[in-house]
Amino acid sequence: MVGFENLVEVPPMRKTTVGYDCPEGVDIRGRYDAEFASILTRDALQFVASLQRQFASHISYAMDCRKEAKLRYNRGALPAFDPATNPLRHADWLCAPPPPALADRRVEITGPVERKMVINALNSGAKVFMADFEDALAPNWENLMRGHINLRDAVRGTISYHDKARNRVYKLNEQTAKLFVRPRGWHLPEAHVLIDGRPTAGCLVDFGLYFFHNWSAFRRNQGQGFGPFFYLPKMEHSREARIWNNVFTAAEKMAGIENGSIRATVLIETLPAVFQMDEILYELREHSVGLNCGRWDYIFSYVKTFQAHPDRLLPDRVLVGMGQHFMRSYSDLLIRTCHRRGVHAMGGMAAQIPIRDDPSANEAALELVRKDKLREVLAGHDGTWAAHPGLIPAIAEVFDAHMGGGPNQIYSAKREDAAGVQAEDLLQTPRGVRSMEGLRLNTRVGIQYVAAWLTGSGSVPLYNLMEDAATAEISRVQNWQWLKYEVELDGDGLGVRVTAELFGRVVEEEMERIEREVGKERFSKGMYREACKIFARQCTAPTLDDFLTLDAYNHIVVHHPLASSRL
Ligand SMILES: CC(=O)SCCNC(=O)CCNC(=O)[C@H](O)C(C)(C)COP(=O)(O)OP(=O)(O)OC[C@H]1O[C@@H](n2cnc3c(N)ncnc32)[C@H](O)[C@@H]1OP(=O)(O)O
Ligand SMILES: O=CC(=O)O
Ligand SMILES: [Mg+2]
Repeated sequence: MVGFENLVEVPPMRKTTVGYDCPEGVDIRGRYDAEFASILTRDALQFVASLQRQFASHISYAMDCRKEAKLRYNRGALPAFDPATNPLRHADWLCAPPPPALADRRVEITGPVERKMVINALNSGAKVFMADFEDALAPNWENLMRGHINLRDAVRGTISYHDKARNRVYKLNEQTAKLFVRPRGWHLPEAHVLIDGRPTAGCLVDFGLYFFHNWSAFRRNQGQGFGPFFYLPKMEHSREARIWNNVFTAAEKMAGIENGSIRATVLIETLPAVFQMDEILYELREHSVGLNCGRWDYIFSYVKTFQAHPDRLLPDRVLVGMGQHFMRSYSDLLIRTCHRRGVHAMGGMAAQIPIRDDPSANEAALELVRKDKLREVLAGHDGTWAAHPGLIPAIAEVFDAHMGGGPNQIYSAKREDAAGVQAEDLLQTPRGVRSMEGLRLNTRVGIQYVAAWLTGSGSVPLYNLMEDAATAEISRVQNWQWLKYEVELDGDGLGVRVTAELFGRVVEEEMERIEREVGKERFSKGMYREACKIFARQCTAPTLDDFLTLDAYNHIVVHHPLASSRL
């Protein structure tokens, strides 16, 4: 079984759960709420339990394989193309053709499953909205349950929201974006849903509840006979894609819909996965609608994979962009791989967001986004991500102008030249300097992000950029790496080394700066001190924690005892 019990303390099993109508072996430890009960129905829970019972051992095995791979990398091995799957990479085969509803995905907006944002995103003019249970969401019980309610209402077209402060009512437009849902990664537990006494895989809760309640309405209202549609995060190997494929097949069987109804885009956002793109597409070939360059987690994964390789240290986070050779090679190979297999190659997220109070800074930010999107469309990407509705017109303009009039570039941008991308290209160490300001910024951003996450916000604007779990991970692991190897900060001309003592001073000073910036009141009411403890502990840990959010998750689990579950 999945070893999530190590991560969250699970009190002894109870025989029954007051409030929720649970099937045998299912126990809900989250707060009772009558609205939540309309999601946590007996049948829906039975479906989630059947997925968990069917797939927990497969997930557990896949997580063990991740650990083994980590050991190999830590002993000096490098990620590489698998010789055993060479024939598969060289053979000619195609994924199922994209469903008509998804031919054109040139701009996709993303955001957490928060009610107003769901409506705004669906109305934003983007072709797709990716509703996020992952990088952009702090998965506390309230966020999760409300997220499912919001998605159910969105799929049925009945979602509305009354902003009382502004006396504004939000409703869906006639024309809306197509909805994708991103469940959490395999590694995250859902500690409020116990099955047979153990926390459930978070992604199976996210997928199972959403699929159970929405497959039918989605196919009618959104998917033109196909769907539901998903984004799949943070995979490291095609064996993990096989599990998703089997989950999809099991769900289709339960619903009595044809194989290949469900479609999913896999984020290539770990370094090992870039060597597995054909294999991942092959596993999901009946269910695939392409791959996406999840650039922020990818950078995080580069550091994580090379945590024991002091010759592959990253420069300042702001210098690790898509212009670096390893990033460009990854995007080129992803496009070539997808188009060869007949599916979309999606671009990623530029971190800039609109800057309301400074027109010239706003224009500069927009220009950076335009440049990033121009690079993507000229490289052959079929669409890209937008973090904010205010960016959509500029992004759409770039893609409209360079897509040659078609809905995508699958058959017009084959990128055969990228067949020559080699392992060395994908692994090349990024160039640039390391600076004290880089260390300070990582610290300031990391602490503020964790503070936001602990209080329920999984994506936040910080210093005019979008920050989420993936971008914050880069700050954390970069600090860890610099501390571990006591790197010299060569960007300042001072030659200072990053020691525990220096870091301690930086943390103190950055906490003072955060307090000045957010104000005393917000600082004392927020969770900055707790966040600082979590972040600093992780940066200085002798062994790198696999994920920032795993430790932080323990701080947002609230187990409701039997007697108070109706409060
Ligand atoms: C690495 C990755 O995984 S990227 C994907 C995951 N990350 C994300 O999805 C981040 C998505 N973006 C966001 O969460 C937000 O844009 C933030 C946090 C970056 C900025 O949020 P804010 O500062 O609140 O934005 P701002 O105040 O400018 O919002 C203006 C309006 O746009 C709306 N808005 C902003 N971003 C979004 C969005 N992504 N989707 C829908 N609506 C949005 C707001 O709801 C607000 O609506 P209103 O005028 O009706 O009240
Ligand atoms: O999920 C996207 C990323 O960049 O990470
Ligand atoms: Mg990501």
